[in-house]
Amino acid sequence: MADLFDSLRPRREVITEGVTLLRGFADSAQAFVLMQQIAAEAPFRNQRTPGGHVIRVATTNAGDLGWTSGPSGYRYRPDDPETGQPWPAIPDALMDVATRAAEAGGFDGYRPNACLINRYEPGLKLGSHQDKNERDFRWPVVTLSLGVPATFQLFGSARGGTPVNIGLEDGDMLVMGGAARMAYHGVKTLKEGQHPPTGNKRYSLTFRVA
Ligand SMILES: O=C(O)CCC(=O)C(=O)O
Ligand SMILES: [Fe+2]
Repeated sequence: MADLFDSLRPRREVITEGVTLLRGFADSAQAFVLMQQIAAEAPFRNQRTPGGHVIRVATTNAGDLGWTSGPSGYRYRPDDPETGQPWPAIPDALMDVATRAAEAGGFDGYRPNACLINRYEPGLKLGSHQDKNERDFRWPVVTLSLGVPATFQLFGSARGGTPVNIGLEDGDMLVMGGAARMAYHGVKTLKEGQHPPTGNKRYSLTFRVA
């Protein structure tokens, strides 16, 4: 439920150098429909880490390249290993909102070629990590959040320590680039919640130049 202070929170907030939060920037209802179309072609799946552990946050991809994980490591590939088909294209409306978000975060001319989609269920989290499988770190990673709110943790140059906690809600976008491009980050355990279109789940669409 929206609280009294929502109207006092800035819609665009620079969290730290290179990190900009854009509250309610995306049309989340439209993004959810487009995401479901992607998932109809390339279903969510639980990948395994290179060490063989199941990654409980389910994933799929859109774009020329998709992020995959398995015995041979982490890599971007043009085809879905489950189907052998190319990943679905990034829909125009999502490409457009990613480009506009990057611009609002200070990065003009952003044309991501990969969109990793994560699906979180209650009790699932994403441990602290760096996004470092991309080829050009001059471009930011741009995230669109859908559904149940979550706490994004921005650590910095070390995996641990005291993070900056950023609340991400339905339709919020986060731009992470520049000085923060290689910052360690994660997502805290998703709490039980209900968001009518997504039920008890949270989705994140992370756009990358891979
Ligand atoms: O779910 C999020 O907001 C962050 C996802 C993320 O860091 C990743 O997929 O690399
Ligand atoms: Fe990440």
